[in-house]
Amino acid sequence: MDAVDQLRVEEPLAPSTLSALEERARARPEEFGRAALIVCESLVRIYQSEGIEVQALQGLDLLVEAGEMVAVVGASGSGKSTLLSVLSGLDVPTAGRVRVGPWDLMAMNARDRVRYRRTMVGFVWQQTARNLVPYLTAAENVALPMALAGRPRKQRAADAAGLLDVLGVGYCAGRRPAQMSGGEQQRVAIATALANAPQVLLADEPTGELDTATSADVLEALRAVNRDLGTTVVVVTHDPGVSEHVQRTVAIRDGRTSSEVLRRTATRDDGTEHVVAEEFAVLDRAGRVQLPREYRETLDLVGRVRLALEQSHVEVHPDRSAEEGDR
Ligand SMILES: Nc1ncnc2c1ncn2[C@@H]1O[C@H](COP(=O)(O)OP(=O)(O)OP(=O)(O)O)[C@@H](O)[C@H]1O
Repeated sequence: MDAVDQLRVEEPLAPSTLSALEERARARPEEFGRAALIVCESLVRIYQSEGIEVQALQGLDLLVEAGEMVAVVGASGSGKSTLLSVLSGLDVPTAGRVRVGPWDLMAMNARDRVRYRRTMVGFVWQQTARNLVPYLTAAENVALPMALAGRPRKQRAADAAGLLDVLGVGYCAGRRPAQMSGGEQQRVAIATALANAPQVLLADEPTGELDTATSADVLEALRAVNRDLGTTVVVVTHDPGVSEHVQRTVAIRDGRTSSEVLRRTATRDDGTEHVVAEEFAVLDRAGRVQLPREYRETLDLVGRVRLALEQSHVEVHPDRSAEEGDR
């Protein structure tokens, strides 16, 4: 009898332990982000271009709750647009899991994809020309997706007028895109994206072609949509100033979520309120965290670091063992 068999004979599992183990084996592990509206888990998107492989998303995790407004920021090439293309149903990731509401975006066929894009999500792109049909008026642009969804003509006109009013551009109803300013066009584009009352509004650099003041107006319009209509909004931008307009800003670095800024209202001792913005690093599903480059450079953290578990925090120390060995 070898050691393992001896152990089995001498220490049989108590029935209670056995049933607990069986129960644990039967229970499915809790699904990541079960309660979230948008779930991206370990998303990978690899592009092949002229024989070269580009990893646009490298294991990105992101959860967005229903009713949230989230800004996604990051340097050029960090993977923001790729993420939005995936969420809009235009692109399929190479690996990982992505769910929006009841829709599993990895498993949709072409028909599902059309239905998903028509009913679940609305989009606003940076180029105003991509958002609106140039020879239709603002009201006709907003009514167009309603017609595609089969809404009766009379109702379309009333609903389009209502949406333009919500976005503060009711006065543009009879104008074509060329007769409106960039900011007005983007507000009409938001109204058009909301035509079929999607649960999620996706906006890719919606202020990219606008000046600072107009950009702020358009971001405020998105915030109003989120607050008043309850639409979940994900807005991608490389303008870090966007975090002043949203409660949650997620930064993407090298195809992964790296940090988040959360804004909340706090009350001072004298009772007055002020906004506090706190930056957090993001711990991914595998427990990885990206240390900001400034921290790494200041302490010369390269290759290996020492971790120390303290009662309330974890310390990261440079590895000085090589230098100590020299002494
Ligand atoms: N269709 C494609 N074919 C090949 N490579 C691509 C394709 N689309 C994106 N990439 C590459 O994937 C990476 C991420 O691109 P993406 O457009 O998602 O970044 P981004 O953060 O939106 O950048 P920007 O702010 O400049 O729009 C980049 O290196 C880009 O060159």
